[in-house]
Amino acid sequence: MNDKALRLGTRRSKLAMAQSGQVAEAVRRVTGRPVELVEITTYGDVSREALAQIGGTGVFVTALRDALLRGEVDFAVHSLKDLPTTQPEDLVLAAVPEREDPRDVIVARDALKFADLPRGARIGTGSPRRMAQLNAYARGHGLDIETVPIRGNVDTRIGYVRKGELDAVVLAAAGLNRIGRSDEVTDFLSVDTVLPAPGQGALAIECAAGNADLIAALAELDDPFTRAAVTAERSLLAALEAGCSAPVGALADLPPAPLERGDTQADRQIVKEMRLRGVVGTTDGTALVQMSTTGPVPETHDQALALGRELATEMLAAGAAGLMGERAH
Ligand SMILES: NCc1[nH]cc(CCC(=O)O)c1CC(=O)O
Repeated sequence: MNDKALRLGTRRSKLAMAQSGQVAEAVRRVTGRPVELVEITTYGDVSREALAQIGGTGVFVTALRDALLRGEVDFAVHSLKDLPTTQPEDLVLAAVPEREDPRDVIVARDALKFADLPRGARIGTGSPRRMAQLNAYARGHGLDIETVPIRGNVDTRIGYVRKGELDAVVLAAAGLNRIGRSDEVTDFLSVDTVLPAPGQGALAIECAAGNADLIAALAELDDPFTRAAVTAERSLLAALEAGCSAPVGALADLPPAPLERGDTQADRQIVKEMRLRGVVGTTDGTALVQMSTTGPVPETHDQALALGRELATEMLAAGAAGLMGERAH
């Protein structure tokens, strides 16, 4: 048996270290091999200013992928929502483990819930997707909030609230859970209000396409439902031709409970269905296209892609393209 250590390439941010550590443990379990973390410094880590200028999460991914392709590390763990939708031919997503809570949350001053934020509340988020949906919700419900663009890691973002500069900030539940700070969440945003980013809450374990033995071993960590869901979500994103920072939300999950839909338990057991919801809007929340489709749970990669494309076609017909502003690179 091969007991040589597997090298896991990771960024050194708190979130990356936490999720790499958690996956390392699972990989040890399924391969029986030790796993060592190899820290990779990315351009985005070195220079915040550079990141702001390049303006994408792609920079974080690229350095890890280069290390994989050079054979310096055996696998890498990514937040799926940070991965570009086109997969390089020489790299493989060997496993997509079961998804964590996909929701966005707020961390607000004085333990405030979203519904209890005062008039004129300032909510920090750098995400056009979050801005678009929060502003649209506020308009629809007569709320008076202001979304304030911010950047930075979790500490920096929560810091705006602690220092009293903002009333609340929006973050992903999964990220806070992984770094052990879920106790700072003051409210969960319903996905009916803010649809998460495609792939949010899910991780991807990536390795070189030539590493067949490792790919086979890591398959045990794959969760087929999560994989189908995130494939459909990312297919929607790709088909909308949106960039990684575009105001697109998507979530594939089980359809609502059978009684709410008026069908019977028997139907429910025979038909295993997946619902895909998508949203695109202008960041000011004045226009929003929000649609959903339901179909059989995809059993192949192509079926999952088709589900995403199908919803994208409907959303484009409803005017989605006009809301996305500048087309992605
Ligand atoms: N945008 C950065 C990012 N990429 C992945 C996560 C953590 C959540 C996840 O894995 O989906 C976060 C933080 C956040 O959005 O609050």
